[in-house]
Amino acid sequence: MSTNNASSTVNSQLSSEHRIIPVFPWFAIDIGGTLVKLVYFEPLDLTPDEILTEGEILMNIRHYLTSNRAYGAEGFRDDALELTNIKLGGRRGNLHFIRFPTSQMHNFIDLCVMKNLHTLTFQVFATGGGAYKFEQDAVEKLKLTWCKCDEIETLIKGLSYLSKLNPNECFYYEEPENNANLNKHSLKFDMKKPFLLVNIGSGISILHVESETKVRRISGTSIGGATFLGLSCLLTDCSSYEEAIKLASEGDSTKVDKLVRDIYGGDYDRFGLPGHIVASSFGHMNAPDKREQASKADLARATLVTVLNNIGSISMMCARTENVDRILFSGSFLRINDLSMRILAYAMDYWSNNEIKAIFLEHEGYFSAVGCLREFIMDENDFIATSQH
Ligand SMILES: Nc1ncnc2c1ncn2[C@@H]1O[C@H](COP(=O)(O)OP(=O)(O)O)[C@@H](O)[C@H]1O
Ligand SMILES: CC(C)(COP(=O)(O)O)[C@@H](O)C(=O)NCCC(=O)O
Repeated sequence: MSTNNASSTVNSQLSSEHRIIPVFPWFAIDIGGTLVKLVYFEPLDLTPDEILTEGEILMNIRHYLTSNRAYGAEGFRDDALELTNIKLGGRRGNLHFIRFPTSQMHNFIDLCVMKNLHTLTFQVFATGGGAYKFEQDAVEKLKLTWCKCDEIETLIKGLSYLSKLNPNECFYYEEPENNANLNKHSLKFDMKKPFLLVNIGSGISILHVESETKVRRISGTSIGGATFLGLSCLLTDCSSYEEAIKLASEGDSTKVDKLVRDIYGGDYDRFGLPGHIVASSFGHMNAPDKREQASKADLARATLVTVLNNIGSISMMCARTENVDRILFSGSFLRINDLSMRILAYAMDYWSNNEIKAIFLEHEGYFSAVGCLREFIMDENDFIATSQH
């Protein structure tokens, strides 16, 4: 570990001998439209000298972050995602994954001041739209060096890093429609072959990835994770993402949506549309008796299916246009959301005749934050002898 040079130069663009490994603490923060994702590297190999000079503030922060799983009412550490005993920037440690609502960002900055972080000199690596929006507040109050990175570039970097580091990072469902069987299989992901990356955050970005450095944003849609949550709150009076997902998992969308068979009495054979698919999302809801029969759970499920149908068909269209056979789905919308992953996987299998595969990721919404940390802290030997649970 070397200097505290307050440089916002992107380290990965420098040759290894010119790279500056920043002083601890190592944080990266992805400030999105809905959630802040924070990754924190907890060093396990501090030398006696480093321990002596670490100081009380840093030690307290390390202890506060790693010994709690909840921070106030709205901050959480996803301990199941923790990567233990990994190598980063030539150091050995644990990588922690923490999230809280973006609406709490100003309070978070005030909390950092309360914990005396503003008396330390260090760099924070920031990405996401909030890296721009909150820069002034963070820099003025915390007196730190705020190093910004683009969220799409860091997303790909994080994906590249974690898919190499963690053998279970990428997975697919063999038989997604069979809920009775987990059918979840890990796969070794080859980033050298082109693929589509669909990031389902507040909104959706669709990227064509040829390599870590060759990425195009080919499409997007505003009907994303925040649409699901916002409409669910409106229609069901639920007040959290967890509640919305639970309701959706208990509901029946066919009470709300008009299916092909509701219109044709069966399949529409001439153009290969089976009777069970949705002809019109929320299409039953103009009828008072149908509205009466639809429960909150049915409405939440129909909202989820509407958003997923839209994501599925845009993704499929993009995959066909770009001639790729793998679609990776990332973003916190897929957090605790096995239901959506199965629906997407089934739709991809069905509409592509099993030619296009949907692939999912264990660290869902954390890739940009991880990529941002990697942008500044990296070492050629980081992949040697790592382990995690
Ligand atoms: N605890 C949560 N609170 C709010 N939304 C959540 C939560 N967990 C998952 N989500 C879902 O994830 C989406 C945000 O995904 P994310 O990838 O973090 O996007 P962003 O970077 O825009 O914040 C939300 O719109 C919602 O659908
Ligand atoms: C603007 C965004 C890149 C921000 O990312 P997010 O915080 O949603 O992850 C994303 O919301 C998006 O791509 N929206 C869709 C815009 C469109 O193509 O219509």
